[in-house]
Amino acid sequence: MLLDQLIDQLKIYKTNSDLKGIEISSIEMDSREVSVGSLFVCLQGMTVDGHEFVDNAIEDGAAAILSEKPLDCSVPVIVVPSTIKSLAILADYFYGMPSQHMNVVGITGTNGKTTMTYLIDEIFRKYGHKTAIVGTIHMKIGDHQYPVRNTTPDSLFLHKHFHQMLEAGVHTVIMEVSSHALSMGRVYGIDFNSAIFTNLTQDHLDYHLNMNDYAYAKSLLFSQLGNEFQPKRKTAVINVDDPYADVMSRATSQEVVTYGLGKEAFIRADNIRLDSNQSKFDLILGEEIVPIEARLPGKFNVYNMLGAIALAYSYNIPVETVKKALEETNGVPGRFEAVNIGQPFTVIVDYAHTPDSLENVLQSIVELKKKRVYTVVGCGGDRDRTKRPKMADVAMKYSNFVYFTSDNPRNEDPKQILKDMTGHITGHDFHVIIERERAIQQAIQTASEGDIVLIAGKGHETYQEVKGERVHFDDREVAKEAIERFLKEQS
Ligand SMILES: CC(=O)N[C@H]1[C@@H](OP(=O)(O)OP(=O)(O)OC[C@H]2O[C@@H](n3ccc(=O)[nH]c3=O)[C@H](O)[C@@H]2O)O[C@H](CO)[C@@H](O)[C@@H]1O[C@H](C)C(=O)N[C@@H](C)C(=O)N[C@H](CCC(=O)O)C(=O)O
Ligand SMILES: Nc1ncnc2c1ncn2[C@@H]1O[C@H](COP(=O)(O)OP(=O)(O)OP(=O)(O)O)[C@@H](O)[C@H]1O
Ligand SMILES: N[C@H](CCC[C@H](N)C(=O)O)C(=O)O
Ligand SMILES: [Mg+2]
Repeated sequence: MLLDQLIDQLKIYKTNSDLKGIEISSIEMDSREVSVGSLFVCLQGMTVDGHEFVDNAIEDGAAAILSEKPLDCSVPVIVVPSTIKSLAILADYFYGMPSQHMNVVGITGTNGKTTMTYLIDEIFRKYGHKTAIVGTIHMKIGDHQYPVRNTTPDSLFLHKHFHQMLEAGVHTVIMEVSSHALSMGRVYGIDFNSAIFTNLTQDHLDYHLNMNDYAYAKSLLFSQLGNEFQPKRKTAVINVDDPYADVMSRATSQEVVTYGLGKEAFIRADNIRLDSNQSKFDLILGEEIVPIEARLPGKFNVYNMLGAIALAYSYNIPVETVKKALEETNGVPGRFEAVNIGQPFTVIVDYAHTPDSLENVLQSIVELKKKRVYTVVGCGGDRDRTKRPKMADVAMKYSNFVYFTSDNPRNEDPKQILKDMTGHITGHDFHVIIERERAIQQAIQTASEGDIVLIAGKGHETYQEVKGERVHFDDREVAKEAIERFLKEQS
């Protein structure tokens, strides 16, 4: 693409160079990816300033530089007020504005995003759409899966892969939109058709100043739905039982479909019955009552299903299709996933890594009325420190015994993280075992018939991250080995 044609997409820029006749082969935001003919975009990061890598980019063949300040260099420099915004506009255009040609569903909220992407994916596939998912576990295009570094990747990655999705015949993209992504402008330029709000409880207060700042970041997804006068009509889907529902509703002038358990919700559930491996409820859709039975335990999963149903409703997908998709789903990897090889007690691996998700999952476990509850849990390093004692209190409140252990200490001392979690606890017994493998083994060795062991925090993750290195670690594998040993010792 010609540089002048590309830069013409921007309204606000300055340059002293002639941009005519320069062919751009790619747009790059990382100097290490630059090749001959690239436009290198300098981004001010949290760790380094991309402007420092201009010389490297030019050495590797960059044809032009997009910068936030004038630079003295041998290729044209285009200066803009915000490279992050310009990057999104240019990447969208460079890749043919692909998000305008597909349904893009964005899901935000503290908990339930990944689960909901899976449920909505099942529904749309049953409806006959080819789908793509972008989220914590992976990016999936049709049946192909690709690893991702972030739950919500940067705008360059997104527009580039939307193009790939469109080429592959995808009709509907279902993506998680993290608050980090919304604050850092990673989803700028995306033409969302729908935005879903799951819930808002404490997390990421290392990054956001306070809960209001966190809520504001989430609300940006709803502002980005645009206004009701656009050619494409759009819908917001909002959990009306959440105290922040109103903040999200007010951020958009598009129509809102509400879901929840109370009578004021447009899509709601009644007569909820939960057990260890499924939930049953009556879906109330106006005058219609539709019984639903799905292998997704826990009241929080009823919320996740209601959100998916509300979204499907906004696309006029028949309720029979929705029911069938939910009833056939096998659940989500690492979310309330049972490890069962015939032991006389239950072992659950779950991704709860916030006070609220841990409380939800433990409440669901307590409702199963098992003999004793053993919990293995830790908190991530380089993340919100204020959630540590709260998560420990929740674990202690609902468990007969807790094994506090490491969960991705990253660049922090695991001993200090565990001190932050447990330092305030008095009068109750618990174990601190830094090595996660040993903590899981001990919990399983201690369990007996009728008990339940919850291994929380890492879910689908297949690594333990220590000082920038990811070492293979999978709670499900470790639990299985420990159970095998337990069964051997019993026989
Ligand atoms: C704190 C944070 O979010 N950091 C994100 C940020 O990285 P950064 O600001 O540190 O980038 P940087 O290293 O300073 O680099 C600045 C610029 O210089 C460029 N550079 C850098 C080096 C070089 O040699 N040449 C070069 O050009 C970089 O490509 C970049 O353009 O931008 C990167 C690219 O988009 C992200 O991958 C990275 O996410 C890191 C890995 C991360 O861990 N983020 C977490 C907190 C996060 O975002 N989590 C949410 C989910 C949370 C949840 O919902 O639970 C997520 O969406 O993943
Ligand atoms: N609707 C919900 N409300 C509260 N807790 C939930 C809900 N859905 C799932 N959970 C709990 O939160 C954990 C994480 O769920 P999920 O991965 O779907 O959330 P997420 O929003 O994608 O998280 P992340 O921010 O890490 O991407 C689950 O393992 C479960 O314990
Ligand atoms: N998306 C979340 C995942 C946390 C998972 C937990 N295992 C941890 O490492 O804290 C984050 O990056 O904060
Ligand atoms: Mg997720």
